[in-house]
Amino acid sequence: MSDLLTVNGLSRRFSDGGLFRKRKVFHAVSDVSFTLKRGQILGVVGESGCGKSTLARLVLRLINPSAGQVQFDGVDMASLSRTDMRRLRQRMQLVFQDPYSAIDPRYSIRDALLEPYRVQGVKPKSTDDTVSSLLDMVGLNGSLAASYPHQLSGGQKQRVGIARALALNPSLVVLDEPTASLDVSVQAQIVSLLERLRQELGLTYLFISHDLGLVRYFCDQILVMYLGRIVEVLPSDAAPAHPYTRALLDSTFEPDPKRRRSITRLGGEIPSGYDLPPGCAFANRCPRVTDLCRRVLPTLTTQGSGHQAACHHPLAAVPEVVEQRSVA
Ligand SMILES: Nc1ncnc2c1ncn2[C@@H]1O[C@H](COP(=O)(O)OP(=O)(O)OP(=O)(O)O)[C@@H](O)[C@H]1O
Repeated sequence: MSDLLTVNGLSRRFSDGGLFRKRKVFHAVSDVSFTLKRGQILGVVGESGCGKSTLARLVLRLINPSAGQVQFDGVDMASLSRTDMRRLRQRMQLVFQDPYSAIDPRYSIRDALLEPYRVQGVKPKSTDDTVSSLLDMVGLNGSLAASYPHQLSGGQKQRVGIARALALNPSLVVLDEPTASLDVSVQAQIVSLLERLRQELGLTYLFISHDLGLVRYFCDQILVMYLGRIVEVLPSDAAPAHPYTRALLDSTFEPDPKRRRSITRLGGEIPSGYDLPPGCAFANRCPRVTDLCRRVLPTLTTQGSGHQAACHHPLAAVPEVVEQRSVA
């Protein structure tokens, strides 16, 4: 499988303050590198505020990086003119978390599905056929074309959001928490729809989620982020080597709330992105912390095949059984 997306040393800082207040710099994404192979699903997981959405926006070039490169299909996106970038956007699409705000309430479903063509200046052969085949592709009845968003359920709206993202035949789809606002039963239907579409259309996904359990089930490879940095890269069936990933996993899978070792029970304050410590950012919450962790920033080191962790004291590998994904 060839590489579709290569991200190298990507960073994004946001500045605060200015004229009358001292300028402060917030490190939202720091030195992120990864490769996504064609046809694969790469999960990006971490707690709220760890930089997942900023990473998605950087990959799609919706915002510019402070440092680093993104190569899409061998092309450095920074080298593209505005026109070439617009053309490339057809090949990389975003599905939002909130299907309610992703579709303009004044548009009929038909108009919402035709919007990507209008924006890109592309004229489909037959608009009626295009709309009905897009609805069919995501398992919706063609009669919904005349409906308006408020007449659809959350799951139906997310299906429209997915159909719209696929309208221009992209290669890469960035899914930013696409099931987070849906009921659990609807979540499962959307995940199995995404899996079917990936297989049928040969899509590549960057799947962003705060839910490590879902990511382990759905993705091939996982990036775990903490305060803007990658702390672990692991195949979805591998046991975590980083204590943070372990804590995320424990908080996800324990069904009994009394026994759940919640991530919040780790204690310790999460450092601010304005003032990151010199060593490991997880140090003051980590059960394995030593003085070395507080002083020296750990770099990603190999733990096994396709597995790296940025930890001075990684956990020993214990084989785990993960339920394999299947298409319903
Ligand atoms: N334009 C901006 N200006 C200043 N800070 C920003 C900006 N955009 C994002 N941030 C900050 O960067 C950090 C990372 O935000 P981001 O939305 O990428 O996190 P996230 O992991 O996607 O969180 P969530 O799961 O809550 O969406 C947050 O602390 C956020 O406040």
